[in-house]
Amino acid sequence: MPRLEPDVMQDRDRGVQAVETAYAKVNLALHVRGRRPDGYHALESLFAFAQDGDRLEGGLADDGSITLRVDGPFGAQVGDGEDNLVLKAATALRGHLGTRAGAALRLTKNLPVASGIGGGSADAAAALRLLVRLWDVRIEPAPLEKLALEIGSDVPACLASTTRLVRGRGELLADHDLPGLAGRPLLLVNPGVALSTGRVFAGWDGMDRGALAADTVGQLRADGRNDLEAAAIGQAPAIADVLSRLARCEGQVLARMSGSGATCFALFDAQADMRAAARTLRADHPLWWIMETRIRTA
Ligand SMILES: C[C@@](CO)(OP(=O)(O)O)[C@H](O)COP(=O)(O)OP(=O)(O)OC[C@H]1O[C@@H](n2ccc(N)nc2=O)[C@H](O)[C@@H]1O
Ligand SMILES: Nc1ncnc2c1ncn2[C@@H]1O[C@H](COP(=O)(O)OP(=O)(O)O)[C@@H](O)[C@H]1O
Repeated sequence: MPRLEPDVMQDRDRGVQAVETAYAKVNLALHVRGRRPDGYHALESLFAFAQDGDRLEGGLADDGSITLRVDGPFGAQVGDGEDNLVLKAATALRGHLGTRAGAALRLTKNLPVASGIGGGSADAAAALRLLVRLWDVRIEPAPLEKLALEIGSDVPACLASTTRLVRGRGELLADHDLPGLAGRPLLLVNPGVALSTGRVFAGWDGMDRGALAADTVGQLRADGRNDLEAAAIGQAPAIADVLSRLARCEGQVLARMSGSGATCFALFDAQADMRAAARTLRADHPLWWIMETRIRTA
């Protein structure tokens, strides 16, 4: 019999049959190209993912119920009600499959809520991945992505959580190889402000500043933008402080806001530089949320 690692044995004791990481998302660039008749905005964005994020675990529930427990540093901010995107995803998937299967889920919320790194979207995508495994069902990628889009614009990209060029409202996904990106040290910094995605989009000035070209990190740095930065800073001026601190960090190769904010990120060549930057920022801003991670290698 194969030997089980201690934490796997503990998981089994607690009835945990499947575990997923809900990887934090970063928009390495986010160009807003226009406002669509349906009220959404047409985007061009390079999505990448951190190797860390929220944790979702689950086991089968024989009585057919779907339950959710939420804990972790940001658990209290999101709660375990039916508006939690994990439950929305579970209900939508069950409806699509026409199954009566149940699940007992536990979400450990490590990522700040409403913060531009897609925590809720990543949780929803993780729930879809986990339940497909747990319930041992087959669903083709296309209908799964369609279901994901009904939950939120970012959820389709979060399903695979690989580096993608994303267009439309979030549903047009193309694999994108950016040389030297995978495994790069990544620092995420949030000044402790939650921002509503809808309100930030509503503050966009309506100016199309042009297409996204992202063949190298250098090009992304020189020509890429986050077109929501000005609107987000208007609602949370502390973002400007985060950006100027990140821009001055020794060894950073790209510093920018992610999504609709307020989380900003910096990519580094060297892990030691990222560590040093995190240490200094933590000392100067003890209330900022700071996560040291890497770009996920998928
Ligand atoms: C801005 C982005 C960039 O990746 O990320 P976050 O800041 O949320 O992380 C996404 O487009 C957010 O996706 P998501 O968070 O799933 O948004 P949704 O729930 O679909 O939409 C929330 C609201 O944002 C606005 N919205 C969203 C997406 C889009 N392409 N155009 C929009 O105008 C709409 O007002 C919508 O009602
Ligand atoms: N599991 C969840 N995690 C985070 N937010 C959630 C979750 N479920 C529902 N939400 C709601 O979704 C909204 C967007 O959250 P989130 O995805 O973290 O934002 P963003 O994509 O900007 O980082 C928040 O207002 C939050 O209340």
